[in-house]
This record gives sequence, C-alpha cells and structure tokens, in this order.
Amino acid sequence: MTNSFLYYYEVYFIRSSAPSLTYATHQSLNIGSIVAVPLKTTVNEAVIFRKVKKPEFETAEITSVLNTNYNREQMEIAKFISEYYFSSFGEAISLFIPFKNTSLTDLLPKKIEEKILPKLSDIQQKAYDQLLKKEKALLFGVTGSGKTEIFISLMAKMMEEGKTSIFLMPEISLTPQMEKRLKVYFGESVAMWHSKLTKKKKASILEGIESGEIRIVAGARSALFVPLSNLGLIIVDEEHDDSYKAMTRPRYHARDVAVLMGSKLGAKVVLASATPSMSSYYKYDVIKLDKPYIETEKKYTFISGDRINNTMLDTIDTHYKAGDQSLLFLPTRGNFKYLYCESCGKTHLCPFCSVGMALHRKHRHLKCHYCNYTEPIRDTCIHCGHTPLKSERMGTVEAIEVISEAVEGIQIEQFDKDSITTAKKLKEALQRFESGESQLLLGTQMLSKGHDYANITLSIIMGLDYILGLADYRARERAMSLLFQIAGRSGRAKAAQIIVQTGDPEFFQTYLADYELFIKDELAFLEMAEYPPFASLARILIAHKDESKASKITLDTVTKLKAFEEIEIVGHGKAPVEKIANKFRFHILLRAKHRVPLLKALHRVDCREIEIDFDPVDFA
Ligand SMILES: Nc1ncnc2c1ncn2[C@@H]1O[C@H](COP(=O)(O)OP(=O)(O)OP(=O)(O)O)[C@@H](O)[C@H]1O
Ligand SMILES: [Zn+2]
Repeated sequence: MTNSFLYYYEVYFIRSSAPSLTYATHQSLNIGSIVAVPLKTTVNEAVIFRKVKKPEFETAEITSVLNTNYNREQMEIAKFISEYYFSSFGEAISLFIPFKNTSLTDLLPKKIEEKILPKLSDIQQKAYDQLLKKEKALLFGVTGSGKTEIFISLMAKMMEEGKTSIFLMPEISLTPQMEKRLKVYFGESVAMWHSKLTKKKKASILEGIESGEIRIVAGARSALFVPLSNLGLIIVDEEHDDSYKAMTRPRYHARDVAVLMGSKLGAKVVLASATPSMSSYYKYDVIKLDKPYIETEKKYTFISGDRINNTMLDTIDTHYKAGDQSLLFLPTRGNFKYLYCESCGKTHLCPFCSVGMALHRKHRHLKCHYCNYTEPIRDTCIHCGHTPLKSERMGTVEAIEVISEAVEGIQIEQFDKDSITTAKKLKEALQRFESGESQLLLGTQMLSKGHDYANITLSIIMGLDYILGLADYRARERAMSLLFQIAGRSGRAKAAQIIVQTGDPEFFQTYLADYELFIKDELAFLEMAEYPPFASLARILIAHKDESKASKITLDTVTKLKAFEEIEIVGHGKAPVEKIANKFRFHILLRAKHRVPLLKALHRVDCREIEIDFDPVDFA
C-alpha cells in the first residue's frame, strides 16, 4: 500500500509540544499548508514543515488538506521563535493565524479625508518626517507629547499606499480608550484584537481583513499574528512594558518579534515610549519628542513611609473637593516581603548581589534569591542605624478602606487584577472614571499604561522602594519608569501635583527632569555589571510535585551546563516563589557575553523536565 505514495512530509501538530512526524500523500503540497492527519484514534490539525524522502518506517496518509495555510514568512518567524524561545515548532506556529488559500494580496489605496486627520504640531511633524525615512526607530516622546497623533498620521499614510498596519499596546486595559480614538479617524478600517474576543467576533474581523476592509489591527500582543497582507507598519506603543513578554510557552517578546517581522516583511517598525527600555535606546535610532502637547506645571512632593498618611489623605480630599480626579498606585502584591528601613527608605540588600534579601519568617532568616546567601532576620538598618526595620506592605483593599473613611463621599475605582477580571468590567470601570462618577483610580501596574484623562490633577505613587528593592537587575529601571509613567497620567490639561513615597528621594530627583539622563547612567551601570543589553540572560525553571526531584533536576542541569565555558551560572536554587499549584519551583540564572553560545548550550540540555526562558523579564 504505502509504496504507491509519491510524497512524504514532516509535519508538526499545531499547538502541540510534540516532535514532528512524517506522513504520506499522493499530492504535492506546499510548505505551510494545513492538513488533517490521523494520530492514534483522532484526527489532528498539522502544518507541513518540509518534504522528506520516503522513510524506512511505515507512514500513515494525510487525511485531507484544509483551506488555510501559513505563508513563508510566518513559517520562518515561527521557526525563529521556536529556536530562540525554546518551544516546539507546533507551539510557535500556533501563535499565528493562517491565511485563507484564496487570500488576496493586492489592496486598493484608501484615503482618509485631510480635514479629519489630526493637525500635527511642528515638533510632531518633524518626528513624523524622520520616522518616514527610517526602517525602524524608537520614538522617545515624553508622556502627553502626542505620540498617538503621530501614529495616526503614519497609519493613514500606509492606507493611502494600500498598506496595512499593526498597532500594539501592552495590555487590553488600553484598548477601550484607544479604540475610541482610532475609530474617529479610521472607522470600519480599524479593528481591535485581543485574546479575550469571542470566536464570532474574531471570525468577523478575519473576514474584514480578508476582504480588505480592515487595514489596521490594534491590540495586545496577539495582534502581531493576524494574517494581514501588504503589511507596511508595526507600531509597538509603550515598548518598555514587560507585558510584551509572554509568560508561557512560547515565551517570546512581542517587541523583539515585531522588529524581526518588520525586517522580514519590509515593514516599518516604530517602537515608542516616554520611558524607553535600556535595550531599545541602546539598539535603535532615537527620535525625540521632548515637550508635552499641552505644557502644564507639575509639582512633586516626596514623602517617606509605607502607609497612606495624612498628607496624602488631605491632598486627595482637596482635589476631590475641587472637582478633579486622582490616581493612586500601589505595587503589585508580591508573594514575599522585604525588610526595609522606614527612616532612610533603603531595602536590606544581599552583600553579594545588590538585590533585596527576602524575608522568610517561617525559617527565621533572610535569603538572597540570586545566590542563596542567608542571614538571620535583623532589626537594625545597616545604613542609618534606625530600628526596627519594617516588612509590611499595604494592598489595594486596605487602601480603599482607609481613603473612603477619610475622604467623605469619594468614589474609588479598584483597578487591579483581582477586580478587573473581564473586558466588560474594565470598560465599565474606565467609563465610570471618565464620566466623573468615580474620582479616584486606585490600583497596580495597570494604572501606569497610557491612559489619557484630562481631569487627573493628582498622582500618588506608593511603595516605590519596594520596586527599587526587587530581586531584579532592572529594579531601578522599573521604579523610575513607573514614576514617570504614573506622574504622566496627571497634568494633561491642568497643573498637577505628584506625591512620591520613597525614602530615597535624591535618586528620583536627580532624574525627574530628564529620563534620558537616567538611561545613560543606567546603561553605564549595566555595562559594568554585565547585564543586558551588554550580556545575554536565560533563566531555567524547574517545577515538580516532588521537591527532591526538582532539586535533583536543577543540580543535574547545572552540572551539564558547567561544561560550557562561555556561559556563566549566575545562581541557582529555589525560586523566589517557591511553590505554585503544588509544584516546587527551582531556577537557574545563566549569563553569557553573547547570545549564540548561550543558545547553543541550552539546546544541548534535556528540555523535557525544564522550561527555558530566554531574555527573561520576570525572576519570581
Ligand atoms: N496634534 C494634536 N492635535 C490635537 N490634540 C493633540 C495633538 N497631539 C496631541 N494631542 C492631545 O494631547 C494629549 C496627549 O497625547 P497622547 O495621548 O498621544 O500622548 P502620548 O505621547 O501617547 O502620551 P503617553 O506616553 O502618556 O501615552 C491627547 O489628549 C491628545 O489628543
Ligand atoms: Zn546574593
């Protein structure tokens, strides 16, 4: 029977981590075609990966050929993702939505009426002109400088040329407001895309893309993978944001994949931020927009401590009574605590790694999660002698209680992952805030992203020292960009007040007027300390129900890795979050001057029981 087949193909199962298999068929197929193939008792979707010679072993026959396919670029990018981010090809290709076999490739130009497009200011126009000339660039524009208007002009230009655009935002919390802004200009030509859309909605958007009606797809990470033909532009807004990094396999970084995609497809890539990442600033041409569209006065107040104090309460009250709105940021609840000094604001650091020592009350010790150095719990600050050291932090719920009690009548919007669980709740919360029904937006990281509300006149940033003390080589960058981002949500139309809670005001004050100065100092530090962008990092995660098994896998992997001279094992041991879903977690942090030797070494270790996170951004 099998002798009569003419063609043999290696295929990968879509969404599966399984290795490839070979199937036979009578017809010649293209690489990237999607087929149905039998496996045991089921029929599965698979993608044709490459043509192979007739194998020695028996092969089953391809059941049918579906009417969709991945194009060459999608296949190539998926291959890159699977190798660079250590996933199977089947998992990597499943990020993409395939093209219909009948997809058109020519789009007619669409012109947006001149009069409805935003009129750019002179400095916006200059940045726009510069961006037109570059294949890829970083638009470094202070908060409120009107980066969005520049994007709109760029996307309109693409439409006129019969090209499509992808506009990425870090999270869906930004989509409702951005949707409104984009619809004004692009109407039915723009679609919002994110992973929480219903199947029906997705299907209708895909139809719009196919017919050529939709020319712009805007949304979170997954919008990068929609099947747009004639792609002319990819914008990555808030490019510094860690939400662009996927936390499950394939653990890709959407910003970095966007850059690769742009170069493969000949599409322009514009990364943008008011607080660019060190790596983008270092790698790409920088175009600056250094004035807000509307200049307002900003007054900063620094206070120490870790609680909501009377200064904050009084200020919230004043702004509330004046009919203005406020924003209050609290760091995300961590899974463990650090010791810090209330008096000087410094976190107690590991003497070897300069990262915060985590407090383990149960074991009655402090521990560094990078090098495992431990020491007894201490009570006195080594910097200023103050005693006792503190370890408490406050969550959103407690904060709302305190403020509601002190500021009579104020309506507070809890804006964090515990309360904003659906797209609907998000939309409603933002609507209540926009209409003025609520006057204080109180929450975690979600607050910091791109929101544009004219009426906010007060930003309060709590717990910055906690961020500064995180066990993360980017702790300073994270704290500084957070401060700039949250401060930037206020004062868009009127003068604003910003309260910053930190025991180390000098650090922040040095850079308040100039984020670029911070970038330069930080890059010098990273170069000296040999961290990215001056080195490559990878993190190996090991999780197992049996703790001793997890520990053994960790040690075995470390032993194997020691054979590779060009890579350094920075540390290994229990992960800061020791247990998730009943599995004990261990990790290994690796570093190399160049990425290639690191990739090579990691491709040599057995991947079945470990997970590799290349270019990690999360160390928990
Ligand atoms: N050319 C323009 N004409 C009219 N309004 C403008 C123009 N440029 C900017 N604005 C207004 O200024 C405000 C700030 O602009 P925008 O939200 O684009 O800032 P941004 O650079 O994206 O800031 P962030 O980094 O904080 O997200 C918006 O309300 C926007 O509508
Ligand atoms: Zn240490």
